[in-house]
Amino acid sequence: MSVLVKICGVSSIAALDAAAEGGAAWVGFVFFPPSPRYVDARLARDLADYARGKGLETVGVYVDPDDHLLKETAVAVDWVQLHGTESPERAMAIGRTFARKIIKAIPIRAADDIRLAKAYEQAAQMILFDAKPPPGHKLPGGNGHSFEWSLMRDYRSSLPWMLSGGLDRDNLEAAVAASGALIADVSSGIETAPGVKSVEKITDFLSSHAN
Ligand SMILES: O=C(O)c1ccccc1N[C@@H]1O[C@H](COP(=O)(O)O)[C@@H](O)[C@H]1O
Repeated sequence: MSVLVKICGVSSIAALDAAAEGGAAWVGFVFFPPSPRYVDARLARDLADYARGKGLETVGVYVDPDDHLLKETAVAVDWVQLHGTESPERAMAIGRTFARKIIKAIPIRAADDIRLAKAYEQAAQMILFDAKPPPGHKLPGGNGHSFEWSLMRDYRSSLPWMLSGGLDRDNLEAAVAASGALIADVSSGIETAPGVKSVEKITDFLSSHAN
């Protein structure tokens, strides 16, 4: 089975070209300063304009953002991905205030963690299930950690959902088969070093099991 793909943590035109040519549906820009994938508002606007011209939808990745950051950056993207501890009320307020579609990231370690997604059914338009980082880790995502994919096997929701966390070209097929995911999100698995996207790895990922 093939999947739709979001290529996340993009900061170069070369990576956007590889994503578009390989058939990705979304590209993501990280607006979290501690991340090696951080892009500022001006670069994000330029990259997002280019991405739209290539037919890609754009996603801004945030961790508990304030309204100032959102005002500066959300204008550049079609979707706001919330990767922090945003409540359903806060997620809904962001969607309404900035007129953007919301992806809420839900961190998963065990089966019980999946239940939190239900609380966001009115506030978000898509759910992203990512591996819960180890305690004390400085990034809530983009760590290349996977969770037990089969936990998603019986998950049903009115919202579309993405599988994320530690995906790469070698495990995408197994992850999709075990989880039943229709959408996959990848960041560190298509890099040569933290924050350095590889055109070759993006192309390989997209040709391995996507589209
Ligand atoms: O990529 C980052 O640096 C990042 C920072 C803060 C929040 C989320 C971040 N990335 C997201 O993490 C997942 C999984 O990434 P990976 O494939 O395991 O590296 C993905 O949704 C990214 O959008």
